[in-house]
Amino acid sequence: MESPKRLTITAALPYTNGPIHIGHLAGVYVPADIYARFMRLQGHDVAFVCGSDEHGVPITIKAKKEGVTPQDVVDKYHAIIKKSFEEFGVSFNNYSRTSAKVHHETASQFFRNLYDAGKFIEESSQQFYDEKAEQFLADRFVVGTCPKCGFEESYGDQCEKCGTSHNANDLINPKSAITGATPTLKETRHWFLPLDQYESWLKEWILEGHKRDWKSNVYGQVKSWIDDGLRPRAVTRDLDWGIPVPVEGAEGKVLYVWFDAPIGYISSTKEWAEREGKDWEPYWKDESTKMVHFIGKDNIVFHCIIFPAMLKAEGSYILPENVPANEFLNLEGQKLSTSKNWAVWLHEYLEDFPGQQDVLRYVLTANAPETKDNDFTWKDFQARNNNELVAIFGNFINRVVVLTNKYYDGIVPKPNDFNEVDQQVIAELKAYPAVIASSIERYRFREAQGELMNVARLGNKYLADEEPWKLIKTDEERVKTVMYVALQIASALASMSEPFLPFTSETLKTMLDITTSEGNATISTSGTILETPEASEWAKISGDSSEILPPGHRIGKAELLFSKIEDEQIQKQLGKLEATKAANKAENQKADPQKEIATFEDFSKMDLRVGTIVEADKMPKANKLLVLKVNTGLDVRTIVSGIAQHFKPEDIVGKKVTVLVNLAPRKLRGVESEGMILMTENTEGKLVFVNPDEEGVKPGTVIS
Ligand SMILES: Nc1ncnc2c1ncn2[C@@H]1O[C@H](COP(=O)(O)OP(=O)(O)OP(=O)(O)O)[C@@H](O)[C@H]1O
Ligand SMILES: [Zn+2]
Repeated sequence: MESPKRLTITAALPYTNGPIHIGHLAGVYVPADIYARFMRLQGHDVAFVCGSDEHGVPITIKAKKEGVTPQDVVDKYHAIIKKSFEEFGVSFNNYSRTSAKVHHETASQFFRNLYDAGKFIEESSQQFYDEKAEQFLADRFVVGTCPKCGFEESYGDQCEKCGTSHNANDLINPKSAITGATPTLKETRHWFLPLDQYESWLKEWILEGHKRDWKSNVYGQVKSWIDDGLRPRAVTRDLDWGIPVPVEGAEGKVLYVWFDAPIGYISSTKEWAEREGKDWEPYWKDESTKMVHFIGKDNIVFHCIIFPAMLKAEGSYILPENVPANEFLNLEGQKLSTSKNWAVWLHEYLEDFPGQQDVLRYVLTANAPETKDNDFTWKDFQARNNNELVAIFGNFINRVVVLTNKYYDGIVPKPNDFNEVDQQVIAELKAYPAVIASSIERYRFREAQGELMNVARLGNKYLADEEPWKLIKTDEERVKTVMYVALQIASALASMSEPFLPFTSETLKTMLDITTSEGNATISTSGTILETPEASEWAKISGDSSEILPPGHRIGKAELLFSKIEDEQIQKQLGKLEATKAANKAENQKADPQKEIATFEDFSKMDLRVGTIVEADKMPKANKLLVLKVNTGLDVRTIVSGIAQHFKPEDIVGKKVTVLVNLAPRKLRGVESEGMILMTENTEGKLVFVNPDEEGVKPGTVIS
């Protein structure tokens, strides 16, 4: 085993303008949590830190819209987000927030250190200003066309379409996001971090130093940034929401949100260390500490270029050893979006799938966007639960526990000699901890979880081949050996599933009555070299005997680990998404422009009447047409209507409708149509009748 290390593991600070959805979980928090849990199990000293990112323009925009204060907005979402993380078992050592005092002090001091050391350029420049709102327009307060890809709704600081980060002044056709006005330019003074001065150092550190061990999506993005040439970046803003710039004469200015947010990792570590009575500094300043940032792809530039340049400029900090950023998760083929409500929200998931956190964690890891964007679909969610978690993992455990209780009253039997099959299975089992560990250490979490499932497959196959339920009638001694081996596989699963499926692991440990070794690992509080902890559970699996459950140990009763997800549950989720689509469409539907003016005479030429459909048939060989017989009060006449794809004939007989009776007759497919039935469309594009549905309205009544 690798000797114990100190690790600082950070996960992107979620922005408090909405709750957490599956994209956040898949992109950042589940992989970070697997990594942190795994490292703790290996006996390493882990600081896994995060917190809410509560400054920046979008929060002030949201507050304005809702008529509340920015603090109200962040208080609300901080609480929701924090709860979601707890509910899904994301095992942060500390979850802080950037409005915390410790963070304001830390970020302020960090800026001041760079300022005092002359690391900033101070410059007056012309910046966008909204005359109506009497406010400078920073970042998302400006929208316009991206100079790189032409996307028309790019923000002032970053284009969501192509990911380019730019200055607001680069936008083509800029508009104020507050009033919609075209901004004017006004002079203002700001501090810039001269990224250009860090270019050659970044080249050496990342382009030369991490060509092999950083993910290619991360490396590629960084390379393209550096190849494009780096420019000084303003790190202050004219805003009133944020951390005041700690320099005389900087009243009314705050730190740029992307300057303060990553410092949030440091403040969160401080908060944790203080609570635990530890020294925070080794986690950020000791060269032997391994620092890893977990983020999604839109955060790469901030974690691989800007934040490292800040740390380098300060001088006393270590740099990340890796930044294993993920690509993006989509939902049913469309980009996840907080503003469009196109998401599976964690708090809503738990209402519909209570106690099934691990299922979501499992599916998001199995489908993680590790190398390219990936899609979450509810059908895949159901299939992975039913065919993998229930049918393989759950089934194996259930058999082992039920049979052990049935044959031996829950007591692990003493095995007899192992035959070739047993030896082979034990050898395979012993190899898994190293295989899974190697995948996790290379940030390949899908692969790692796949191997975990292979352990369950190994167990399932072993039982299916050995058939102890048949053998028990003929060879009781052999069954003892088989059940003993199966029990070792089950207990290996209990330990090795912990990083991936923490809730399942706990239930399984209780079922098998395994006490965890967590807590007796020797973790250093001094920040110096750690002592070797007692052999971790993982090491035991690959140890000489591979015995975790000794003969004579009593296990508990069987409990279901996973349950089948039914079609109706999936239909319900798909229905929710359909409703979201319809609501978005309704919101976006722009009314057609008004037609040319019609005189009263023009209008009174049209003879509109109430009619009743008395017969309806499909037009032979036509997809869209129905042949209707309509009682117009004047007569019963034939009208051909293009509504066959929206209505079944039998459903519309008896319906009251609005008929234009004096429309010039016209032949359609050889059938003469005498009039027209008025229709409109609902938000989903379905045709609906314009019907005079009041009681007592009779066919023939004139509509005017
Ligand atoms: N669909 C996604 N797939 C993978 N990672 C994502 C996804 N959406 C957000 N992330 C990552 O989650 C982390 C936290 O996201 P953040 O709170 O900044 O929200 P965001 O990127 O503005 O997302 P949204 O616009 O959906 O609110 C970031 O590192 C981001 O890259
Ligand atoms: Zn763009």
